Amino acid sequence: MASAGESFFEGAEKLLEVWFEFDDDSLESSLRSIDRKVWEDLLKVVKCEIISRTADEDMDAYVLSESSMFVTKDRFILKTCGTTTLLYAVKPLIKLVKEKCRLKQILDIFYSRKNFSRPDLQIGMHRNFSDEVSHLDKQFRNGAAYSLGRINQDCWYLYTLDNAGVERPDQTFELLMWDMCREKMRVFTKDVSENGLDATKRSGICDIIPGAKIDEFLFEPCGYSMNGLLPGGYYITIHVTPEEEFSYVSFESNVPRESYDELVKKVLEVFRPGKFLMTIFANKASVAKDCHKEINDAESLQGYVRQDHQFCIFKNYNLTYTMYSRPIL
Ligand SMILES: C[S@@+](CC[C@H](N)C(=O)[O-])C[C@H]1O[C@@H](n2cnc3c(N)ncnc32)[C@H](O)[C@@H]1O
Repeated sequence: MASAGESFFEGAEKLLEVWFEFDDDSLESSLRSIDRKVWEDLLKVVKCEIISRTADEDMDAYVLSESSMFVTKDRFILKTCGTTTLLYAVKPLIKLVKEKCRLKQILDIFYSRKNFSRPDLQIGMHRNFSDEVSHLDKQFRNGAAYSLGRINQDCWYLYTLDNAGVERPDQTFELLMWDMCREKMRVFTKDVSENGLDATKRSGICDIIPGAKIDEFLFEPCGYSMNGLLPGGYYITIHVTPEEEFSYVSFESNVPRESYDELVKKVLEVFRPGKFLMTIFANKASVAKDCHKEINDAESLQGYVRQDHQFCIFKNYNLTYTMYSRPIL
């Protein structure tokens, strides 16, 4: 376990999404043709390992000792928490895709994370976003780095490419939550739930997006991770760090929605955070392309008050970053 110190775990994840374009449609021109052993070796560089795997027509989804990995034909997502060293895997990842598949080009890259609670406990470049950016800049031309939110409080970092990017519909919705409700978090301990499936049912996670093929894991003595697959190449992933002193939960999905209102409501009901930040990326072809307007108008949401709100227009994607907290009464 890549825990960050005796009684502390950094729940906030590093999130990498890479889109590849291949020369042809042959079997080898798919990330899914890469053997599990090769992914396991790549994950050693990151300091985490595979706990379980599930798959459907479109995607392989792995629950990791520290979060999740999703592999489709041409998209690679790696989300890791604790003191994992995710960015050390970028160079080896590209090398192995060049070796194993007929790579034409990298279409787009997204690396993002919330500011860490204990950056001092991270390893190497991950202590500091500027160092992460320098590392990525050495590998990519056209890199663009941003910081959204309050740099002296809670913020969210993003590195992407100033490229034409992905043309088919694509959207990513994330809710990063902290200062969690103590009662809600108890479900994600072995004191209350027998196993992952039990925690999925008791918590209400199973009702957030019904119909998903769920693969979940309940850690000992506490902690929970799940991946859910939906037809059409859609995923949900949820990770819970329930310890009161550093509680944190993340929800991420690429399900397309014209409005994310209902989804936000359901996730907040299940977890009741004290604070959360929400990011929505949608490209021009996505049905979610106009959802930003609705969020723009939401000064309060389910009893939460907005603290920060920013809207970014990139070459191919629009992004909303917004942060809410429960008012202190
Ligand atoms: C399940 S992972 C999920 C982290 C995720 N990024 C989040 O959103 O919180 C972390 C939780 O599992 C617990 N845990 C227990 N054993 C673990 C292990 N071997 N590796 C990682 N986490 C473990 C940690 O203490 C923490 O509560």
